[in-house]
Amino acid sequence: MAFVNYSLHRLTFYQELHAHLTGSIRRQALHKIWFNRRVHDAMYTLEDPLIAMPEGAAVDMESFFPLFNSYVYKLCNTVDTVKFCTNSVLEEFANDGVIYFELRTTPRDDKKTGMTKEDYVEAILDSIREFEGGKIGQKTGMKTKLILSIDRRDTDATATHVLDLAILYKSRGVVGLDLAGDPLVGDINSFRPIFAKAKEMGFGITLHFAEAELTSSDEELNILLAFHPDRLSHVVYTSDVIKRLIQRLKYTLEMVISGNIQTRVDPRIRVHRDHHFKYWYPEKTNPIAICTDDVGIFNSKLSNEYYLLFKHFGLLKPELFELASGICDSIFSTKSQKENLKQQFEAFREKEEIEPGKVL
Ligand SMILES: CNc1ncnc2c1ncn2[C@@H]1O[C@H](COP(=O)(O)O)[C@@H](O)[C@H]1O
Repeated sequence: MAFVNYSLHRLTFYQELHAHLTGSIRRQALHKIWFNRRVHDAMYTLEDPLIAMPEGAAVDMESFFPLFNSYVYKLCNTVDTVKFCTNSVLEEFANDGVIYFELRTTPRDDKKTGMTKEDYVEAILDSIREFEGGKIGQKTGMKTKLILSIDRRDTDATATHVLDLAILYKSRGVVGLDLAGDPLVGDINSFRPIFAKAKEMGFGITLHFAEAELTSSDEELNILLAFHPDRLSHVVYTSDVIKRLIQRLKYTLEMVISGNIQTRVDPRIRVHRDHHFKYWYPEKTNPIAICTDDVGIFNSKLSNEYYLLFKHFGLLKPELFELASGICDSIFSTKSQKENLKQQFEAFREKEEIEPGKVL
């Protein structure tokens, strides 16, 4: 095994701002649910996730999105399974060194089991509360907030319901609204008033942005920018005009390195070094949040994503530190939470003797 000098790149802690709950569930956790069902029902026909979704199997933008509807949602479709999966995801991120976590998910119901969207969101919020009070939560101190996703294929009524749920559960830790889903699907035009209202209500706005070439014309991207986002994710297909706008408005960019490569989001990105991080990072115009997106599928933890920046882009610890600590003001949580995170990073900087402002 190659020698890896962790002291060159390993930070003690991280902030994860872009992780989809269902995409973050490990196959092993899904397998446990499947096994339990199989034990109680010999006629249970759904295939074992370890076989249906083998680790390392190629997944592209066409095969990625159907995975959820046609498979994972059928396994994770009761309050108990949602809680079990949420807990397993929280454990993994906390154990990886994440101290602040914004988890996102699309509210979902299941007619067969009777789970409502309210049940679903409550199950996740209950799991977060229980996790924070439990052993690993106490030991690691990880704080978790929830972002609700509107799927691009949603009807206006469904999307409005997502906002209603966000408002209903705001006091319990819902901090933002996201636009996600297959970038080739749906008409986003009509969502504008929903995001406008969310903004008015004090929610943070994050949008999947320029993830597919076909839906990344300047016209479409300008519609999305009119939603007044705070953060943009992926940001793959941007013209110079849009890029300059993004730089001027200083949106935080949620960048996904492994996921973009594995889904072959852009034929120009074949290996890590091709990733558009290389264009955005040196300009230092926008805060960049390094994110995992769907660790259950892409199998690359947040600490590993930082390691990849070290390995493929030559970023050393002070630069990685500047990236990780540079997004404290980009979180959707309170001012005091931001201050708390800044203090933790500052303490780390002192302990590690990283010179302030050395890299920027
Ligand atoms: C690869 N890049 C991506 N681009 C866009 N949307 C994505 C995504 N990865 C995941 N999702 C969105 O998250 C849902 C699964 O988690 P939740 O059920 O919401 O927890 C997917 O159905 C998709 O809508």
